Amino acid sequence: MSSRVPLNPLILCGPSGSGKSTLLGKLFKEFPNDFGFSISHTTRQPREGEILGKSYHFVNRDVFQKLIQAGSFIEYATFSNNYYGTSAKAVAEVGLQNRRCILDIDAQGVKIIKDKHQNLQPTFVFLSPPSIDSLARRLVKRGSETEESLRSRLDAAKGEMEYAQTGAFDYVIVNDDIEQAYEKLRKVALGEGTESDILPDNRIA
Ligand SMILES: Nc1ncnc2c1ncn2[C@@H]1O[C@H](COP(=O)(O)OP(=O)(O)OP(=O)(O)O)[C@@H](O)[C@H]1O
Repeated sequence: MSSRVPLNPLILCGPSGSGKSTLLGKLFKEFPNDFGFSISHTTRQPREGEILGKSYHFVNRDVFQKLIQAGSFIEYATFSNNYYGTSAKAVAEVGLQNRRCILDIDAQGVKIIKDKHQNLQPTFVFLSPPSIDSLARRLVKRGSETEESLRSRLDAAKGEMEYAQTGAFDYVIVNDDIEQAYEKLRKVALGEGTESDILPDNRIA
């Protein structure tokens, strides 16, 4: 399989709760040797089940700021009072294994990469929830949010969906039916391409 998979980075962006982790989990399970996750740094607290140095490099604000000053990140963003960033090293480590690097980043990071790192020639994919309402339901069901963090995630989601409306992404995938969304992501990841979905309205019904 490896020879068929393109090696330019695949950037997956989408609101928190849109299903990025769920879909990437399926992709990595089906193709354990062809893709590599760029492991981000974050200052947020680990959630239950997350593995240190595998889900994220969990660091404190002081360490994160030192890494920023050292120019270690190709992009970083703040979200819900926490930093998230992708180090150049994390991307390079995946390439060294001859795997397609997948970056799970937010719209702020996408903008930075578009501005400063077009040399990476990434493929940009936006994963959208079917609606803001369904996103809220999924986040509540996931049980990971307080009322405040839920509100800030929904606000951020509206902004990200607006950004996606500008045509910044090569592909838009709406995660309504999980299997259909996966089929599309799988095709894009393998370099086969797919038809983009139409972005839903980003207003709360
Ligand atoms: N198509 C779908 N239908 C119903 N539920 C879904 C679907 N896709 C994902 N979910 C559920 O929605 C929740 C959010 O998904 P997930 O955690 O993968 O989102 P995420 O984009 O990775 O979020 P974050 O950026 O916060 O890590 C999970 O509980 C997941 O099981």
